[in-house]
Amino acid sequence: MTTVDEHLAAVLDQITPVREVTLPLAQAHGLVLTQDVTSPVDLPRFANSAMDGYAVRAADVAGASPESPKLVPVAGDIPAGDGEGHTLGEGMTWRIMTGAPMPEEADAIVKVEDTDGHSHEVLISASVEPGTHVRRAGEDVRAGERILSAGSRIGPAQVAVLASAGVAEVTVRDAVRVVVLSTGDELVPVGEPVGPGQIHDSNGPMLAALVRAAGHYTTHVGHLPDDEKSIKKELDHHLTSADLVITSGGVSKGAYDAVKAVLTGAGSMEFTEVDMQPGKPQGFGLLGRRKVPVFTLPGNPVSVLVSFEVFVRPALARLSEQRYEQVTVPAVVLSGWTSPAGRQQYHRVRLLRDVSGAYAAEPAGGPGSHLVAGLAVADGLAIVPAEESEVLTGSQVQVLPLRPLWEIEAELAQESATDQDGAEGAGSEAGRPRGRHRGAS
Ligand SMILES: Nc1nc2c(c(=O)[nH]1)N[C@H]1C(S)=C(S)[C@@H](COP(=O)(O)OP(=O)(O)OC[C@H]3O[C@@H](n4cnc5c(N)ncnc54)[C@H](O)[C@@H]3O)O[C@H]1N2
Ligand code: MOO
Repeated sequence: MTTVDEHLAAVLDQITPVREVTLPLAQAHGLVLTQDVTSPVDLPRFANSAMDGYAVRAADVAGASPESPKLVPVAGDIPAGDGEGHTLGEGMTWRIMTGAPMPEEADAIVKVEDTDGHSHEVLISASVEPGTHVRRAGEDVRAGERILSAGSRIGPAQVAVLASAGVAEVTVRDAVRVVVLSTGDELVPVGEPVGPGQIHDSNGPMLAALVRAAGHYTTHVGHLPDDEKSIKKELDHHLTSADLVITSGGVSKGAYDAVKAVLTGAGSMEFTEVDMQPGKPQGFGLLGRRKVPVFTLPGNPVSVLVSFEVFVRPALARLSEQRYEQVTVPAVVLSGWTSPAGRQQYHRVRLLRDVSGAYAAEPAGGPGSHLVAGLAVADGLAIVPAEESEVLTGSQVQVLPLRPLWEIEAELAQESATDQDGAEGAGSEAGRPRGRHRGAS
């Protein structure tokens, strides 16, 4: 048997990042830069006003105050986008808007609140230091300066700096093109009627959603029959264009586990029993001329989700050169459970709050790998080390969140508020955890 860490290391060892591409900025969101980017221009590009107000020479309004305001003639208006290139005459002012270019010779802005706002002759009732409310050219970035380093992931703020600098194209690690294939003759696509003994394919849509949520895209979500010749043909076809293939089902010990039969001995494929629960039967290898990484995940839906979180997500990160580190949160166990000896368990849990405000965890549904309803209400996977066979009530576990923490937090806050409202009228139960108690009463 192989440990989870050993299997993950063996997978990641074989993965190299996908191709570099140059893309329009609008298509690069979420991808990782493969080259440093320098700004071709100063940012701000030109000195401009930080306030709606009046551009002045600070010396001209020295001593101005509400008690002794200065009356200054206004040369005109400078709106944002004005490209005329104005100059400020001595003893004059220009009415100016936020973002508009500073007129030559002006060195400060008096904001409109410190004036009577007049458009021809303005009463200025405050003095200003040179530089007040002026955004200097290049104060943010100098032309030629690096604005982003290779390896940075392009999020919204990175899009903003690139767009500001006029960088219309960037060279990045391309998005990963994923093919998802469900196997098994019992499967019918959702939307089509199921016959006796048949079930709807849920792994395919779930894997497609997982891939999309991780920032990549599926180029094909389909089905492989339990027939070796068809599997081979279909796989060969996808290996010509996919960057990653994920199959589910057909890798255990069944007489019809055809995926395993076809792929045993192909490329660098290895079928392994990993010391984990669920997710024990795993296959991985590089296939075809393009050495495409292929995951063959076990068919049970919960096993698929756990395998994705533990092996596929880190592999997708490596393919796209994104940084990834598994992050868990500690939680106190509200009601304990058992764990199979010698296997690292990933137990579906809901997160609640205990009385001290820390996270608490309670099992979400039973342990069977086919139980999708419990999976759908789970907030995370409690990771129980292989050497532990029992998780005691009151002990601490590490939980891998399955949803963003901010979403879980928002739900807990909302439920806690609802509880407090209810508690005022009905009287609160002593010792009950605060926040969420789904299914507890
Ligand atoms: N004799 C043994 N039997 C099994 C063992 C074992 O060690 N010895 N391991 C069990 C474990 S653990 C798992 S996990 C499964 C893995 O089996 P396969 O990968 O071969 O998957 P299948 O047999 O094709 O399917 C398992 C289960 O999942 C359902 N399934 C499959 N694909 C989908 C799908 N796309 N959508 C929804 N449900 C799906 C399928 O109908 C089966 O019920 O093997 C155990 N057996
Ligand atoms: O290992 Mo299987 O994946 O328990 O359900």
